[in-house]
Amino acid sequence: MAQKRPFNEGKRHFKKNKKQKASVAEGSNEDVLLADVRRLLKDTKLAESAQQENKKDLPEQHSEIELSIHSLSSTGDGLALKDGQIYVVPFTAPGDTVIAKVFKHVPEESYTLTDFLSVKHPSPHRTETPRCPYFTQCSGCQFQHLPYTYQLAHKKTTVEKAYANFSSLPASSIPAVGDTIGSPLQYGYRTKLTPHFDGPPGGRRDKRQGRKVTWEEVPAIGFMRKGTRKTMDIEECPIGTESVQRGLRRERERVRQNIDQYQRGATLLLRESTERVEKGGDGDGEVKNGEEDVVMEGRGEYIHRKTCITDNKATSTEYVDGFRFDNPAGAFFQNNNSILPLITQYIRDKILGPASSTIGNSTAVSKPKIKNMIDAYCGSGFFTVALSRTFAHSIGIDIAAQSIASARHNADLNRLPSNSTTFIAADANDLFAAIPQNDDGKFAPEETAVIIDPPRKGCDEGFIRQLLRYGPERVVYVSCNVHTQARDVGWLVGGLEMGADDDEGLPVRRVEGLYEIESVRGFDFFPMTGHVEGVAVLRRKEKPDGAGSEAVAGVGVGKVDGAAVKEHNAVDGKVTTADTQAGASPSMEQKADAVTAEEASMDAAAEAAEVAQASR
Ligand SMILES: C[S@@+](CC[C@H](N)C(=O)[O-])C[C@H]1O[C@@H](n2cnc3c(N)ncnc32)[C@H](O)[C@@H]1O
Repeated sequence: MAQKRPFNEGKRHFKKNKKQKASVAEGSNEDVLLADVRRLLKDTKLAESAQQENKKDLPEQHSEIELSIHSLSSTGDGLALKDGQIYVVPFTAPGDTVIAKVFKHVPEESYTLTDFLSVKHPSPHRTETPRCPYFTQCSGCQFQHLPYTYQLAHKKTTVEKAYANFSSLPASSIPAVGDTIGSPLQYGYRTKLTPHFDGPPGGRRDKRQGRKVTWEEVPAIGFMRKGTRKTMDIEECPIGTESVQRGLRRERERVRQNIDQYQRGATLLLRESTERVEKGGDGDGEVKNGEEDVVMEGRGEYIHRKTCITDNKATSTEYVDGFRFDNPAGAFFQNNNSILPLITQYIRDKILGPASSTIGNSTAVSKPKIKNMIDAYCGSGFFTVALSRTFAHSIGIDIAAQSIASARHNADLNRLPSNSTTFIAADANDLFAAIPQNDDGKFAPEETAVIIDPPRKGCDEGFIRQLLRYGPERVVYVSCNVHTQARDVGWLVGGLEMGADDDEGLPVRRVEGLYEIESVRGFDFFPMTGHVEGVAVLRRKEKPDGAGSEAVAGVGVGKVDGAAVKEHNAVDGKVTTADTQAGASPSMEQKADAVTAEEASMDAAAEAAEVAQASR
């Protein structure tokens, strides 16, 4: 029987005032920090005492203060309590006494942001020697001073707090959060880095006046210095893979040699690409002349020859579970290859495994086997392809036409069985209109699992409402932002109120939830950083006899309404791609064509940037 989480107030962590509504994005670092600050104020009863404190007594900006770190926030920052105020100090550990410099007071919320200066008395948790010489200056990593088991345990509490603070669900609806699944590689795992350099001071003015931009010196090439908007020079980044690190050295040198050719600052792409060759076959063996940057890794019967690609439009190749994935190097692909086989296996087990546990008052009964998978926000088809052997039929959808082109190519490359896989370039909101109707039993909701892997901002309400109408047997929600994930899962479980201004123009009404959470846990896609990937597995609740959820009653799954659907076909092992035009309604593909993979993955890029370069 699933254990219940020990704490949960069953309501959102706070009501935002008007100003915050406008400025703090849901699930953003600031939103998450505020939730932690408020919880700590409440738990320590500081909120009341803070009101009695004279805020004029707050230390002056830029002054240095001594602080004892109480706990870690879900943003990865240490939180200290002093004189009715909470101080946020990066690069610390609970139990540390540190010296910090006051950066910014937020008096209305009783917290202060600071810069970390030094450790006066170290915490017993501070046992690790950071491998990166820039740790505590660069904004990329937060946890290199902490043992890995401690990082994983902290990320488990991050998931717990996300569901407590952001899901609006009662504790009884949330099972005990599972242990975080660790990354096989804790350093040397990132297959993509995007260092940058800024333009020369006055460069924009020179450009406006039609003058050639002049560089007095080679600029700093690297990532944001913590607490600033300035780029710091970074010569090595130990969370990058070996080939990416070699690429960094090479690109730094190339920019140094050619700086006069740049008219402004630029972002550099470093993306690992793998060529797989058979051991003992052609291409095996020594690194040849001119190939000094090739990194060779033995993988069973193969050698993986890894290089670093720097052209956004070139094709990068990765292998996961024996499947090959080709992608434009600048487009989104998961950045930690080492953990991907663990998540695909986990999802496979969860979807196909017995649904036998009891949650709340409802007991799961045995279900028909899941045969179909819908991969919402599929990108270049990672989950669709990697899980293809598990399902008879799959549909992947993504708003970026370029990603869908890659997804189809990847289905071809991996010779997926004929007609097993369909990819649609469209907004995920249009997905449900394109699900083949039930004539031949294909995509019956009780035989279908939906995988959701949206950008950081999560799903929108329209998507959730349609998902609730369709009512697939299983939903697996994968997210790089557990806070927006918790909000969306809260809607799927507890229902949501739809406004009068939604796409159907109907009055405000309640849409009931349909699911219970079977399991939720973190996967550590980003060791050494405060980020965690959340994986929530939901199953459809048993309906009481004769009862139908208000939201579901009378609403069927839309027929294929003319969406331009391209099916992947494989004939006699020879793979072709054919258009199957199913009618004549507004072309979702046309709409999606307007969105490039680069644009659509801006959130993904932003999140990568947040991981690698986050700054205040
Ligand atoms: C986190 S990535 C996941 C990609 C894929 N699941 C993978 O593992 O590689 C999020 C994807 O959502 C897509 N996306 C963003 N907004 C979308 C929308 N409204 N409808 C469909 N896809 C969207 C982006 O293009 C991006 O590929």
